[in-house]
Amino acid sequence: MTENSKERLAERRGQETQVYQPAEDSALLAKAVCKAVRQSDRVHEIGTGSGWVAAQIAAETGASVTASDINPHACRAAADRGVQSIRADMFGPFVDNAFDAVLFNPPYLPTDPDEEWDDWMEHALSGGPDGRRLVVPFLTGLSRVLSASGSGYLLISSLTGYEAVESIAAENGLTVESIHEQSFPFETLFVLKLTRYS
Ligand SMILES: C[S@@+](CC[C@H](N)C(=O)[O-])C[C@H]1O[C@@H](n2cnc3c(N)ncnc32)[C@H](O)[C@@H]1O
Repeated sequence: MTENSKERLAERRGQETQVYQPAEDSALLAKAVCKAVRQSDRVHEIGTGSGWVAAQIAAETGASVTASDINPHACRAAADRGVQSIRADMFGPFVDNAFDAVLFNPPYLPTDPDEEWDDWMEHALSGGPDGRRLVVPFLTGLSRVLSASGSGYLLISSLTGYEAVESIAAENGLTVESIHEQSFPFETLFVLKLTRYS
């Protein structure tokens, strides 16, 4: 991990130990998905954290938005915001073709095993050594839970490896289109739209 990545990790972590609070990545994802979603869509956010993104999308689009997270404190925080939430590991409990849109702002910071912390913020921030610890299961499981015309929305960083993500998506029958991006001093953030090959 570079010095910049370490600084970024510490800055993101702040004093918070339980629930990831909305940051620039959350805002970018919310903005992009609000433009893409229709009122009639069944929308689900994986890894909802505070529930802020899900609540924004519900308020701005009028769509039905549900959420899940592996962290029970996050599920409580999202529920307190009025977002219907369940505790789940990725797509585990969801039936096939359940959603028209699925979004995820995954833990993506590349992190050496000896830099990780054993708490809920580690689940929120650490993407493992290559940053793709949760990106891979998202890309692998997405098609099953999407409706025929559905789309996935995945936030990634230049630190996550854009080309590697594209190639894992292609292996799973998904096309990738970057629908929003923003550059920061240490990274560029992208919101990817993922759709099945027709
Ligand atoms: C970077 S935070 C994003 C939080 C929120 N969506 C946002 O944008 O502000 C990543 C979230 O993914 C959750 N997460 C990590 N591993 C997960 C898993 N296996 N299944 C579901 N959620 C997971 C974390 O608990 C955390 O809340």
